[in-house]
Amino acid sequence: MEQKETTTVSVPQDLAAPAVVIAVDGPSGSGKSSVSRAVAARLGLAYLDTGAMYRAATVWCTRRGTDLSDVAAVAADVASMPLEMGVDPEGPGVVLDGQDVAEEIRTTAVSATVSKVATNLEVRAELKRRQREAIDAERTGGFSGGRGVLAEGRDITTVVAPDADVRILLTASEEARLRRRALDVHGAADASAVEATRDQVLRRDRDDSTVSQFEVAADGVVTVDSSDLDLEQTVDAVLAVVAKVTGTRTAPAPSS
Ligand SMILES: Nc1ncnc2c1ncn2[C@@H]1O[C@H](COP(=O)(O)OP(=O)(O)OP(=O)(O)O)[C@@H](O)[C@H]1O
Ligand SMILES: Nc1ccn([C@H]2C[C@H](O)[C@@H](COP(=O)(O)O)O2)c(=O)n1
Repeated sequence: MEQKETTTVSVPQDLAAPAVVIAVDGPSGSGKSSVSRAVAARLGLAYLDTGAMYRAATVWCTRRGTDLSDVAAVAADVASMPLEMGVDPEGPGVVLDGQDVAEEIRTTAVSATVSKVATNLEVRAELKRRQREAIDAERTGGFSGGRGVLAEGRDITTVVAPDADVRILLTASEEARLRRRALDVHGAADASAVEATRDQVLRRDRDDSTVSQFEVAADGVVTVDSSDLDLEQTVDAVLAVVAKVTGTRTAPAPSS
């Protein structure tokens, strides 16, 4: 009797698994960007920095000479903003009208004015639409090849992706956040450097929290407090939450 040849194809668990979506929110200086980039890189996920989109919108409106308090004019500018967001966690580019603005969006001038744009409800609706589109692209392909995406900001766990597989609120004490930002901006964390950072951290959070809820975890959102952790410990704490919720779906990405 003729023997039939059979071939067994083994598919690695992490490739066979459905895409994972991780949402991270938190106040300024809590470590969202640094921690999220590291976590996304470790898991082979795309990384979406939604704060960078609000910052790019601020640069766009400012370049066009638009008064940032003119709600309708700002909304019209943002509706036609030619923005391409890179989602590689090792180097997420921000390209505005064909020009790399990754550095420009981090200037003190942008940090000082971005809340005017971020509290514009029409702008929020437009950027939410673009953010959902970017997340959906990663569910089936995109940069991650369908592994998934980590998106971070202020309203990702509650508004943009309330259906995310993992939802985390990353917090840190006011003191820790001021110290971190002072070190970033002034290279020191003495009293005067901390004082000079208050506007960028506390006033901005106060303004931003009028339109988003990122100070207290919503139902089903896990809080990770990084006040007494260093960066690597915080990355590990977030990875532990992700592993607990998703199990083998988020095995580390194969190293290249
Ligand atoms: N757990 C930590 N311990 C010490 N420093 C940290 C920790 N997490 C982040 N940092 C540092 O704090 C600074 C601010 O972090 P990061 O920019 O990631 O915060 P953020 O929450 O994204 O802030 P923002 O919303 O204002 O952009 C960075 O220099 C980062 O390296
Ligand atoms: N989902 C988001 C992301 C950001 N913002 C606002 C809050 C900040 O003032 C600004 C820049 O964010 P950062 O780069 O500092 O994280 O954008 C928001 O309202 N919603």
